[in-house]
Amino acid sequence: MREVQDRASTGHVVVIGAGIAGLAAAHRLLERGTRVTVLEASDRVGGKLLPGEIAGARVDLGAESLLARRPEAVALAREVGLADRLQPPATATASLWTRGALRPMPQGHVMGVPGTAAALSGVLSDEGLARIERDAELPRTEVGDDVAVGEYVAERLGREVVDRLVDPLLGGVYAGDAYRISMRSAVPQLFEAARAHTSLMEGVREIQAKAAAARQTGPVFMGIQGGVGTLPLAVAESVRARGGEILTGTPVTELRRTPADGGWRIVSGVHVWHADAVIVAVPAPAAAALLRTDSPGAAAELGAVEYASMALVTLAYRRAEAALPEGSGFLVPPVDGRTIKAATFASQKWGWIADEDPDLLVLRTSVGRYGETEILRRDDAELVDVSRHDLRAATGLDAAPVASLVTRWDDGLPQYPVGHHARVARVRELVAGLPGLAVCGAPYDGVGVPACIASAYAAVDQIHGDLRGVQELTAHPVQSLHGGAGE
Ligand SMILES: CC1=C(CCC(=O)O)c2cc3nc(cc4[nH]c(cc5[nH]c(cc1n2)c(C)c5CCC(=O)O)c(CCC(=O)O)c4C)C(CCC(=O)O)=C3C
Repeated sequence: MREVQDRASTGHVVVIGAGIAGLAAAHRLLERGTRVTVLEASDRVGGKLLPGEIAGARVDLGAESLLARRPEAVALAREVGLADRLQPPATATASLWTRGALRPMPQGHVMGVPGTAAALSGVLSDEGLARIERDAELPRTEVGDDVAVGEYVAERLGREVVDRLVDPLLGGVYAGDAYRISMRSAVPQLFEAARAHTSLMEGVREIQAKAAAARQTGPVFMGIQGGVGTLPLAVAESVRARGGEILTGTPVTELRRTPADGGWRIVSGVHVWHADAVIVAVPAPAAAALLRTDSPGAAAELGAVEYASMALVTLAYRRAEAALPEGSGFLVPPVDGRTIKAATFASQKWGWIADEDPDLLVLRTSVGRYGETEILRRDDAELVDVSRHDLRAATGLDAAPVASLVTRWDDGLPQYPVGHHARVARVRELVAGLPGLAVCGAPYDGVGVPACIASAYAAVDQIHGDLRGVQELTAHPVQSLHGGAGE
């Protein structure tokens, strides 16, 4: 084996994984003057963020929007020079394709849970609407340590709210199933509301009042001209400009603690690195494989995290031949029995995509939910066909696309079932027992881009505490008060 890098006296951190979490961690470490090497198994940086092109126009082929209600993603974009390219969606209205028609997505909900029954007619049946009102009279529903979102909301407001509003939204966010997903991990503000209020709709109205008081009135989401997929590229460029090293095509095959010096040994094929600390920023199965030797307990917990797969079908049409309803797109409740779970009208949602080629209309559909594996076994041409079929039924769009592109995200989205927070706490506790090791990314504190970045910064803070400990120990060795063993 060849030692490709010597260990610096202090403060060399290896980050494993160059998705947005690993890159954000590297960026933050360099700001604090730490030497950084990022090792990425695949041949590119960016993970679930992937810029691409269809019919000559730039588009996102992965995540295409950043939540702007929390600061981390937008702030990172600004830090790496993308301030001028941040762009809010051109339209803030979306639809639900349910009960045979596209219907406006009701305003004022928290992950599909309404604050009032107003504006839900059409989306819900008359019985469904009547059932919602019982929320005000029903006795308290205990949530305990955690509860499935669907179970709790169905008990308070009836199954129709879950099936037609909550499930399609969670289907977008997690590609998951409302009756399995943890309310505590996936929608923490609803969990808090459920603890504080007997009536769920009262809790939702309080969340909305607080948001209004905090003047959270800017756009909920932000895009980036050229694609959200350009964010990791800009972060990587900034990491390199600050002297950080990023190596793609470098799968880590072994991660071991070196007890003699409290550091870490990282192996990729014939290459070996020695670092003071390691940040593991890869999906749960890969993290499990890396931690198997030094923390079999954490590896077992991470190995049990399940993933859902999905595919995105991007379609481009001549604008003169195609027209779409207004808005950014639509979500499809699973109970409606369609194949696609969402459609995003990309060139209506993002001004920058419309500007790429004004004669082009670009949209994308998504298929695949947790446990739904049959649909993803179909080949690309079939996924294009089912997408066109559903789009025609929903919107009347009948034209032939001039280009189509299928992007598969196998095991793309970690699932947060009931009890996920407890699993993450156990992983964190086990990892904390190994100084100089931290984990971050989508399996832990949220699957969205800002949540991934926040988990990266938390990992950096943890590592920094550990590194300071090592430096202080080296500078001021602890004097034994009892004399040594050889006395
Ligand atoms: C990861 C993630 C988050 C978490 C972000 C974070 O926590 O950081 C999130 C949040 C949300 N998504 C929301 C709404 C929608 N999501 C859609 C579609 C999709 N979301 C997806 C993922 C996510 N979604 C995916 C994989 C799709 C499939 C289509 C595609 O990938 O192209 C669509 C249909 C298409 C369109 O109209 O654009 C709508 C209307 C609202 C509610 C907004 C409100 O309050 O109004 C919220 C909070």
